[in-house]
Amino acid sequence: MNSTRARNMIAMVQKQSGDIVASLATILFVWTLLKDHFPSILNNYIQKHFHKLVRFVSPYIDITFHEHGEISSQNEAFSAIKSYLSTKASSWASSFKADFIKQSKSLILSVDDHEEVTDEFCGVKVWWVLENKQKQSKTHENRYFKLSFLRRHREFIAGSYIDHVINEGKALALKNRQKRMYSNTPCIDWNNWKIKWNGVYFDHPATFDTLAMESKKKEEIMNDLQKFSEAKEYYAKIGKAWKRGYLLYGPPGTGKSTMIAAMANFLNYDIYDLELTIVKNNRELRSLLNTSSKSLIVIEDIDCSLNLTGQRQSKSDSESKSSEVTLSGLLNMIDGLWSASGGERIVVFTTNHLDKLDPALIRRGRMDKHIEMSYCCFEAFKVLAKNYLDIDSHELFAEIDSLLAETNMTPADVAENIIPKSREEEDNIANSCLKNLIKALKEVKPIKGKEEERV
Ligand SMILES: Nc1ncnc2c1ncn2[C@@H]1O[C@H](COP(=O)(O)OP(=O)(O)OP(=O)(O)O)[C@@H](O)[C@H]1O
Ligand SMILES: [Mg+2]
Repeated sequence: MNSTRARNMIAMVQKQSGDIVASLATILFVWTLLKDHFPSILNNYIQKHFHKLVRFVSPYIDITFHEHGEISSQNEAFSAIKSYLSTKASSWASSFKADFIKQSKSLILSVDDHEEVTDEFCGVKVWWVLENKQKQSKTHENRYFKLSFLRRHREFIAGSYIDHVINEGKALALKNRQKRMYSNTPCIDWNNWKIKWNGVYFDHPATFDTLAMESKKKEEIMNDLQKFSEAKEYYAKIGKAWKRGYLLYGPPGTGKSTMIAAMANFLNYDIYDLELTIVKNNRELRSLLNTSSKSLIVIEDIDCSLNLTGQRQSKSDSESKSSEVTLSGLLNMIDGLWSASGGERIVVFTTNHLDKLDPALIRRGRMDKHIEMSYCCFEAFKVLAKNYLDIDSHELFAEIDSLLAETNMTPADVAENIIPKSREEEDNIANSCLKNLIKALKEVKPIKGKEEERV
């Protein structure tokens, strides 16, 4: 034991004012200074018995939480404690490790090794320290958190305090985690081709604020998502798996993919982008069930992905495709996804052709909410004008309003027309971009029945 540890121990023991304990600690300190002058056998003998004595009279209890253990929940507890202490470390410790989490745009401080952190919960004081014992092989670190508290608080700590730390820590870790976007990719495993999820950090800027859509519709979707994410107990009560299916349909460029990114950012979920055409068969599809909890599983352009016409699929059709995934295989996969684990899952399909999809695929219960993504209306245009030109109003808005009412232009085309293309005078940018849009809108064929309204 080095002299720093001995001093720590004295400091710790003096927290309880017992005279005997303080004296023992002083003896330990003196012992640390003198121990080199004793033969090693005597040295070990004295140390062993001294520790026993200290444990016996100490008013404190220690609990350790190891980073690596046989049970996976042990590791989870370690991570949760680490997150929890990162909030406490800022006020107490003097040495930190820093991580920059891009998405939360903040610096996360965690306790450094051997740094003591004091915490107080319901008036009870506890002390945490992160220890790091090297194993004999010296290749593995053996890190653990040691929690010390007064013996008389034992029940309170084991009951309420540890629960509080783990729950708070998990919630914090979730808030600060970096979302990922996974796609299924073929890879070689033991000389066999396999398909696996491959993830990268997800950093799409789309949010519901920047999504061009009528505000009423947008709010309805946000409420639906919010209600779903908070309904764990409700789903358990009614005996349903905690899942929800969304079908986004509409012409190209109306914001279906943008909406998916906004949903992931809103809920802080990972995205699993399932490319069905490279999945060989139903067995391979089932192997992709292992998505994490809190995830959005997305199948884009489902009508183009496969010939998903179920029993109606002719043999020659299936032979001409490289993928043998069938409609029933896909339905089983989706239904299996629900029962595979307890976490919440959202499945999103997108399509440009609602009428081409088999009703079984999109029936309520599988796809609970059908959302039409449509051409740009004036309200949606105002969101784009704010995003791209940072304006809330303009004298040309009235003309744009009436032109949008009689034409079908997608938000993607509107955005393309109002995006500043040259470095003109600041004041003129909005004006010239809006004029570009008016010109483009006039060139688009009016919607049937609205022709005569246009001069
Ligand atoms: N509703 C919208 N709100 C904001 N931006 C949009 C919207 N719709 C389209 N855009 C803009 O247009 C681009 C294309 O949109 P997006 O990829 O989301 O369309 P999509 O409906 O998924 O099209 P596709 O059917 O071809 O996949 C986006 O990068 C975005 O900049
Ligand atoms: Mg898309």
